Amino acid sequence: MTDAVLECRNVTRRFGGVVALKDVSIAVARGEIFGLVGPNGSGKTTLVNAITGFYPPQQGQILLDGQPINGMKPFRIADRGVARTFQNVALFHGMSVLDNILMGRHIYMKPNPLASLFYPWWAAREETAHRRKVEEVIDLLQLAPARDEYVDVIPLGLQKRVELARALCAEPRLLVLDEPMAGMNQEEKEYMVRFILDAQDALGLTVLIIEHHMDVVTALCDRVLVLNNGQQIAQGPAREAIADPRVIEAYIGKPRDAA
Ligand SMILES: Nc1ncnc2c1ncn2[C@@H]1O[C@H](COP(=O)(O)OP(=O)(O)OP(=O)(O)O)[C@@H](O)[C@H]1O
Repeated sequence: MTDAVLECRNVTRRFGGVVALKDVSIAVARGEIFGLVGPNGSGKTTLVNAITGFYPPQQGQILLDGQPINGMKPFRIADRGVARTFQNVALFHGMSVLDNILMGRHIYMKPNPLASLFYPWWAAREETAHRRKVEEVIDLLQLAPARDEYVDVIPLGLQKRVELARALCAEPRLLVLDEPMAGMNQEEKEYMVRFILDAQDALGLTVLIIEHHMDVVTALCDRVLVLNNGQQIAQGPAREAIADPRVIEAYIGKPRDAA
């Protein structure tokens, strides 16, 4: 693939005797929403953890915009432009929605005390630029009414939206969403799908998403990889891949032989 933001080539990751990923390869094109699908324990989070540096693969290569990133620490990979949300919401408790979203800008904040002392206008100009980006994302995800609320007291659907906003503020090359709809009701899921599509449209995002809800997968994803027991069992356009008989078998098992 010529314009791949992310490439995984034959990625293998073991935990002791468990082969969590075996020879998995994907290429995510710029501007694409790429889904990771598969039953529980199939290796989806392990692949995301390999890409984001939490559990580097023992074999294979991971490239971001053509540059190898395997073995790098998670913060280095974040600095290279990979932003992530987590399966279990990971917000900063005791802080407001606005302050949580502002944290997404930290990779751009390189404090220079001397410059701030002698050129205070420089620091003020930087602060304004960060605020402008944050306000753009707040508008996009319709978070203005909740901006001053503490994140601890807002509903789960809103917390997940704040986490998405924080990731968007990092202006990522690659946005990795780990089950962004987990625990949501139908209405919250529909809103979240809309917000992700709007953000992709407005910001030209490239997205890798782990998702269990098949209605969400077909509404959002251009292509998907389906994993089972750490191995690729299908890859391609979302509707085709999830209709593959091997995928149906992985989810609901083999039909019993007629007696
Ligand atoms: N840190 C770890 N230590 C040991 N085994 C692990 C670790 N992380 C994952 N595994 C194992 O690797 C396999 C794949 O797990 P993984 O969490 O990647 O699956 P998943 O598809 O994301 O599942 P789910 O949909 O339930 O989140 C499982 O057998 C799991 O027990």
